[in-house]
Amino acid sequence: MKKIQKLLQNDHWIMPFLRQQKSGLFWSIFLNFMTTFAAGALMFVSGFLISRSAQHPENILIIYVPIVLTRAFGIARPVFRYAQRLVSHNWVLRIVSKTRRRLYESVASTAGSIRGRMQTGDILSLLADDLDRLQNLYLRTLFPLGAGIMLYIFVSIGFGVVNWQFMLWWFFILAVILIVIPLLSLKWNYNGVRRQKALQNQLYTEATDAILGLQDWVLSGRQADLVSRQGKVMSELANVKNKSMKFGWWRDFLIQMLVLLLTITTLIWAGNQFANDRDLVNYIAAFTLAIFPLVDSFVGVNQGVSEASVYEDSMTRLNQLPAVKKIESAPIPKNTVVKFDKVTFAYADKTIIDHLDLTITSGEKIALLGRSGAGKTTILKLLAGDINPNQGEVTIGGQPVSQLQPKMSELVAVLDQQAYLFDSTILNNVRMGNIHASDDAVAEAIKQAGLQPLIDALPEGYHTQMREAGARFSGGEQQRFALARILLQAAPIVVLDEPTVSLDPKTEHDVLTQIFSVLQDRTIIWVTHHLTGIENVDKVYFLEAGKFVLSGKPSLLRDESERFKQLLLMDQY
Ligand SMILES: Nc1ncnc2c1ncn2[C@@H]1O[C@H](COP(=O)(O)OP(=O)(O)OP(=O)(O)O)[C@@H](O)[C@H]1O
Repeated sequence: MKKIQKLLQNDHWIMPFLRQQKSGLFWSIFLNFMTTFAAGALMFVSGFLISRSAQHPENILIIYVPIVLTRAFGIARPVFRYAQRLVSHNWVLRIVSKTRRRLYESVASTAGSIRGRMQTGDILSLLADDLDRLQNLYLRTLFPLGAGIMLYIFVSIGFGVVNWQFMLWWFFILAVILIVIPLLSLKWNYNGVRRQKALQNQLYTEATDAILGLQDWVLSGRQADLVSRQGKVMSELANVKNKSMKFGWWRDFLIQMLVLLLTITTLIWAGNQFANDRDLVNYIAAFTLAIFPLVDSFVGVNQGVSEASVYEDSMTRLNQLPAVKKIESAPIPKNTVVKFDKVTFAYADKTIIDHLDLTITSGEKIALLGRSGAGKTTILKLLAGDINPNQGEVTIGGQPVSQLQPKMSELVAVLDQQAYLFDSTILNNVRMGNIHASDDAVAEAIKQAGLQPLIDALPEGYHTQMREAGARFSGGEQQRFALARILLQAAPIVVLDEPTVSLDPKTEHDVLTQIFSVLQDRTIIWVTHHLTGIENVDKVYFLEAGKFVLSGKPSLLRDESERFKQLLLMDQY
């Protein structure tokens, strides 16, 4: 409980919105209270009316007031309920939309760093479940608890006016329903609910893994293993849920028994209290019937409280998310000179880039070489501003890349090993490079990427569906579609991250030639292990131990550098 209190104090997700929307909160709780009050009063007055009518009153006017009150409370209850629904839904939807937007902004703006700390399954769980759970903490647990306690005090005082001993009894039973059982169910259900959440997260992670690696499972003939792995987690999850449900049934059964006890004792008490008086006897049914709507409003609190450990987990995770980075966006620079100025970058204590200097002029084409793990991708991430140098600075046109981040897609386009193509038409897929491009502009980009013969051979031409992940086309064709996207994107700097690695030598050569010919007026930074097509670049940089140990024009290096000659020789095997 202390943990939850501490979490609520440190919650910077929902609390700030609650403070902003105080009046909605007040009206929501007040109308909740009034709905239950009207329901209780309706039963109370109806009980009295039925009893009094059974005494055959001599004149209708004698029961006129209870009749009017029954009508009034009968109308008031649905009216209050409707108003409460309107106010609370309006209030909840506002909070949901604001917090959800903030969550997406937080995940998007810090995607690079989040990916380092969380698995995809965790992120999915965060996006899919955590915010809903946090709303539930407030809506299903804390607010009903607040309204319930208000009602509890109100009713107890009401009884106290008639009989203080019976008030204590009511106080005791309701305290058991509203405080003792929720606390016990929190304690007993704590581990089960936590386990349920952990398994749900595991399921997300494993499902992500299974989908991303589906081809490898199938190729290795281990589909059955995949299904049984998922099946194990699912059946454990089902077991845990089952136990939790059974626990809930027993808990609700206990509460119903307590309500029964309360009803019987109220009946006996009211019988003793009022039976001897012809007028007061009518209150026996009134008090007894009024119990049901009141107790109904308390019962839901238990379910909410018993899930508090899930809320705790979701809340911790949400509050640990980095704050949304508000970046002052610098204007797009006129020139696009890329400069790494004595840049050092380390993952934990492992230095990857060490006081690196690099200048790439506008329109220059360079190749970054180096062994696997040398830090080539790290250089690209530093360029895109996804990670920040520990020392030194990366600039484009003199502006630090951290300030250019919101406009990065206007400056830098990326063609990597496997561009993602969506299950939509060719036109739609290529238009992703620039959603404002006309059909003619898209067709021109497709033509420049060397795809016209392919399109002409397709019965549906530009409107051919690509199927999931572009499965309709070969690897080389997919890369050409991605190239067409980049042509539309019109960013002055293009990063090529081994775009031809999975292609056969002939296709690799053709695609590279196409790329360098259509992107001749743009800056190209090409990360590669292969030296095929290396003559297309102006300068080669070889990265080792965080520094460039070799750099220069490929034609010169071919003559002068023994190391480069060795690399060329190795590449032929
Ligand atoms: N998020 C990370 N946390 C810790 N270490 C990392 C992280 N990302 C990369 N590294 C390490 O940094 C080093 C450089 O990685 P990088 O991906 O830049 O290499 P690379 O030259 O692009 O390799 P490859 O050619 O195999 O793609 C590697 O040793 C890698 O293990």
